[in-house]
Amino acid sequence: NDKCSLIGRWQNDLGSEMNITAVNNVGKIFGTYLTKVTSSDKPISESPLRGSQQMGDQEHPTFGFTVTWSFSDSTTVFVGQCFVDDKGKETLQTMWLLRKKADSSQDNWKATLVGTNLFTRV
Ligand SMILES: CC(=O)N1C(=O)N[C@@H]2[C@H](CCCCC(=O)O)SC[C@@H]21
Repeated sequence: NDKCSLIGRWQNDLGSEMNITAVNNVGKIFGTYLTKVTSSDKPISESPLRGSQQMGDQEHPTFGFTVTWSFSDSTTVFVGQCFVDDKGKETLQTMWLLRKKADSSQDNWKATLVGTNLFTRV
């Protein structure tokens, strides 16, 4: 049974890098995220990520985590699952919601972006 551990360094097609430093015995995820892209005009810096994964099925666990961006007032949540292909290559198939800070509730309608993203090990 090929386990799919989230621990380690991952990258996506945008060039963003994620480093999952720990998953504790109850599935809490700890790490950092260095995005390669941003819609804010501030300089990009490493940001903390926190979340949890299912600990039942260790083979292809589902997970979710939040990145609280350290350089902008926005937040992104990721949800997804870890898969291993027949060659043992691990991938994280995810969807994300980026909530940008709206100046007023009138701007609320345009404040959430959604996307899909694939991570592979660095
Ligand atoms: C995985 C993926 O698609 N993304 C990624 O790696 N970086 C961008 C966004 C970065 C937001 C930075 C903070 C801001 O711009 O306010 S989160 C979704 C997207």
